[in-house]
Amino acid sequence: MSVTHNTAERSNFLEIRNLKKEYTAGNPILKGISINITEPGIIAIIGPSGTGKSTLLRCINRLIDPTDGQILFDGADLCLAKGSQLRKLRRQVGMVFQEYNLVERLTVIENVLTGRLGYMSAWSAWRRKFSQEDINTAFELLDAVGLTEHAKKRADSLSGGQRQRVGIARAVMQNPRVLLADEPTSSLDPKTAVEIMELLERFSEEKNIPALVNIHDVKLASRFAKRMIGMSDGVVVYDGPPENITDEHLKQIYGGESWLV
Ligand SMILES: Nc1ncnc2c1ncn2[C@@H]1O[C@H](COP(=O)(O)OP(=O)(O)OP(=O)(O)O)[C@@H](O)[C@H]1O
Repeated sequence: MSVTHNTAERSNFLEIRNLKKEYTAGNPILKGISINITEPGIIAIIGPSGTGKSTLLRCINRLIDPTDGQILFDGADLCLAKGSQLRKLRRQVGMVFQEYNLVERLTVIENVLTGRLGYMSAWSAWRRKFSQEDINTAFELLDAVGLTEHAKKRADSLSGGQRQRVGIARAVMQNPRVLLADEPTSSLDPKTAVEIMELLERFSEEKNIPALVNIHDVKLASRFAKRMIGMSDGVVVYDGPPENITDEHLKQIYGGESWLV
């Protein structure tokens, strides 16, 4: 797909202001997150289990509704968007999941094409009537992730690493302005995990878009991220380049030190 996005047009294009989320009243999970994202490349979000990393990504694509705060996407508040405006904003946010979330009974190429559903009329989407341009783009993306020969296979016949490649191709098929990846490597072996991070890095650079990646492996995160956001207990405690993260920061993020080598 030849479309790249112009950073100059998008200064401050994703700004999260004082975001709060409570699943149950009086028990805040996100306690006022403020992050401003303008740059392309991988931004890794690290932090212990249960600190709210997935909750943050799910708020950004409105899979869940925040309790308070603002998520400004090109100046429009995603938290207030409804109906067709929400649909338009959402299709610009490509999501990659830990467990891939493919439609198992569909073929690989059909899964990639589902990335276009948000752009189609309800009637065309229902009939899965994709344009020739979309079909060509899907094959190009499949080639880019190294799965051309698997195009006609059912998604459930692929390995985990191959499925995640399909998940990434589907997200990029949306022509997103931001990629969100929720622990995209957690179910994969170390070598495949690196390959998946390489793909996310490549697409975020080629398309000139940011990729927010929740990730547990701090070493892997530091290798690929231009910026690291460390969360602890629902707040941001580190926001900066990976090379500036110290053991003190890591202790503050994860607590204790027995796990540090
Ligand atoms: N739908 C929900 N209803 C109620 N509580 C939830 C829901 N989803 C998440 N939580 C709670 O919110 C807290 C944060 O969960 P979240 O999944 O955002 O954390 P995380 O940092 O992504 O953790 P992990 O790294 O283990 O995935 C946890 O205590 C979790 O139990």
